Amino acid sequence: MTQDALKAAVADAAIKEIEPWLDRNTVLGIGTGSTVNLFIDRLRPLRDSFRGAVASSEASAERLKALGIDVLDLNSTGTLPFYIDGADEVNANLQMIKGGGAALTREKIVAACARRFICIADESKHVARLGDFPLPVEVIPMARSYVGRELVKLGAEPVYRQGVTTDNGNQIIDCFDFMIDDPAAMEARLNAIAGVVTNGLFAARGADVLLLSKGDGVARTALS
Ligand SMILES: O=C(CO)[C@H](O)[C@H](O)COP(=O)(O)O
Repeated sequence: MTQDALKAAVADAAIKEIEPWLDRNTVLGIGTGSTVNLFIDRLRPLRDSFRGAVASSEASAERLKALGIDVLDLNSTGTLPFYIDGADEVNANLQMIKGGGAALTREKIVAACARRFICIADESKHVARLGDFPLPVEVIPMARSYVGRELVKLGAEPVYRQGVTTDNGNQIIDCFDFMIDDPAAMEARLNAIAGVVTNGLFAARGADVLLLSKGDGVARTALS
């Protein structure tokens, strides 16, 4: 099975996961990336069964709107029943590295507002230990060099993601060769550096459900 076919299968599984819970008041939290794009596309036939969505990026917002799905301001919605998003890496505790698409800050905000984070991924994303994927850190532009020096002190090899400006007007540093033994502690440690907006570890609050697409089907793991 190709990776695209695995992504399509997990997008189908995510629709089955949420469809029974949709009603006219439901507002969905929607992530960013190629896997989520397939999920968004599958929402089209259901668009009259729910109220709308909050998007974690301008790109996802545009895709939702193009399908006729209302995109709402998070400040007007309160708690969301579901947040559906992909991951760059996910471990057995459903902790993740995210932000390959530079949307990590809004992803973390929308996820924080959701009762249930449903992570949709193909099996290539499942890892025993987080950190092979370079960990993204969103920084205020004037703090980039300072944050880079602090990241070196923590053992990372920081690389400025050139040419990328986040939806929040900030920049991304990717941390290569990073030993992440305690993801929740590292998430907090990185967020404490002045100038860091957030980092791509979703560890203190990981996913609640993982739908993992494999050659022989989609495996479901639920922590709650
Ligand atoms: O965190 C993300 C974007 O910031 C994505 O969820 C992550 O990069 C996975 O993307 P894809 O589904 O394209 O592999």
